[in-house]
Amino acid sequence: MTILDKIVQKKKQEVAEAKSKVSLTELQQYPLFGRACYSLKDSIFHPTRTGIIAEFKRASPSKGLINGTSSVQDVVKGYQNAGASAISVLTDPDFFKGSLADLTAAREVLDIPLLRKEFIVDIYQIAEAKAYGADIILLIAACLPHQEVKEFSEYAKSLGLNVLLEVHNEEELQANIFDSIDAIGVNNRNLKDFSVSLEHSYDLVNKIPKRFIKVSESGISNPETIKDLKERGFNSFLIGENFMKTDNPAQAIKEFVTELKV
Ligand SMILES: O=C(O)c1ccccc1NCC(=O)[C@H](O)[C@H](O)COP(=O)(O)O
Repeated sequence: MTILDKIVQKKKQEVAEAKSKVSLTELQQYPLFGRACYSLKDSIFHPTRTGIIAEFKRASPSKGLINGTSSVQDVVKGYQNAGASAISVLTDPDFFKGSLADLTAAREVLDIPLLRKEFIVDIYQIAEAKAYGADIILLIAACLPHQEVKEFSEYAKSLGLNVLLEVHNEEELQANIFDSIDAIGVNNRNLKDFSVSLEHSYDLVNKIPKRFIKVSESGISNPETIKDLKERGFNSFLIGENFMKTDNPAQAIKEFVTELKV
């Protein structure tokens, strides 16, 4: 069994437990459920922003503990102030030490789009994302049959959420091109063996139809890489560990963005 299989299995149990405590109808009564979402596209292409989706990531299956001390609100405020176009917050408790409470804490201090970074296997989690303050959900092609990518993305759009589809190869990309998707992310990390290579982004960028926001995800650690990815056609860059592994992620992104502008 791969780590991804284990995560998906655990996720299904977690969703069943959550549903037994709070119904979908009850989630729809949460105060944040009815709010209007920020547009990912507007923020990615905003002239004063960088296209970076900066991630709050305490731990990961590939690296173990990355940062056990930084406060979610301090970090995401720093990311926003440095020019991030959107913020990603991991909500998985078991493998990434995240939570829905982190998501809402981030929402409270942000006025840019917020991604619930999660392994979505059930539409319940999409309603949860909205109810806890997200503007964007992630659908991972490796975790879902394409009919569910279509159904889940259409449900998310009906709630006003932005949808980021994550792919790792051409097969996943071609099987999942739907109008209800806003952005396509190429994950440079192989979620089965954790190897990271930017070649995945290079290979797929020209195969993504023009109407989608193009995001390169994982393993980005210097501004030169962003300049190169931009020249190749990417609009956005998901970065977590490079900032979170430092003592001061907010300062780390500030210095990164200063170098990016040179
Ligand atoms: O990061 C992992 O080890 C990981 C393992 C299994 C599934 C997903 C995983 N990460 C999720 C991500 O996609 C990254 O957090 C995100 O793209 C940022 O990557 P990085 O900048 O390399 O932290």
